Amino acid sequence: MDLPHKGILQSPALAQYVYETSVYPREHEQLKKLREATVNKYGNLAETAVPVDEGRFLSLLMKIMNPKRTLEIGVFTGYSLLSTALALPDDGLITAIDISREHYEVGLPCIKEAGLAHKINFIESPATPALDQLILNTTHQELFDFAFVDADKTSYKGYHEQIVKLVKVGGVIAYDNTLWFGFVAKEEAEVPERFRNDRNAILQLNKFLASDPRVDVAQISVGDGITLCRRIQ
Ligand SMILES: C[S@@+](CC[C@H](N)C(=O)[O-])C[C@H]1O[C@@H](n2cnc3c(N)ncnc32)[C@H](O)[C@@H]1O
Ligand SMILES: O=c1cc(-c2ccc(O)cc2)oc2c(O)c(O)ccc12
Repeated sequence: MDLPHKGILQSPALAQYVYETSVYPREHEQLKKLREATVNKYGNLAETAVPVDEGRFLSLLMKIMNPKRTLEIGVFTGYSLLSTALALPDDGLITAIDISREHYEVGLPCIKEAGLAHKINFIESPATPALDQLILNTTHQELFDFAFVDADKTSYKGYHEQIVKLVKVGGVIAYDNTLWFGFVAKEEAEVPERFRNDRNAILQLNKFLASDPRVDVAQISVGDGITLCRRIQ
């Protein structure tokens, strides 16, 4: 897969500068191994994982929030999952949903090697029915502190309606790729055909979130853009 440069930093050289200055020196050994295993197995598809600076951001956000129960939609080989697992308290639990377990198993040895498999409940399922089950089975006390969404972009708006019911008031939902390679700010004619559907879905999501009274929002300019939503009602 040949993808445009992901990230809103001015140039690949600037991204490299950030990675080399403040990310690689602090990247956990097993995160590095997972990243390398992903490239070895999947080549360019590895670029669909969160970039390393975004992994670091998620990790630090977890340390700031100190959440006990989190949700991840869209695991792939687990770079974002391990980034959050590393920062959760030892009794924290991540419910991680992906339509396929195959990719997750590529990163699983690194998660086990880091001693963090006990923090993860992996559910192999399309997200919509899995979230419906969680809505049915989650008590008020068990509501989630944090959710990270990095799956099929056209479903994000539907996931939002479900996740708002699963995250406690004061909890945070993070949507990945909300700047979609910068295509959100381009005319449709300038956007390669294969990115248009997802671009339109992200445009609708961004507009919707900006006026959703249930959440407070901030657009974070890291990676491909993260929208942070804090549930307020
Ligand atoms: C961009 S990748 C996730 C990258 C991951 N966060 C990381 O850091 O490596 C998207 C993932 O979403 C999963 N996915 C796609 N459609 C899905 C669906 N309907 N339900 C659940 N997972 C889905 C894919 O299998 C894929 O692993
Ligand atoms: O190029 C992509 C594609 C996806 C993607 C496509 C289809 C799905 O069902 C899920 C995800 O996700 C991406 C992504 O998250 C990213 O950061 C860069 C590129 C892509």
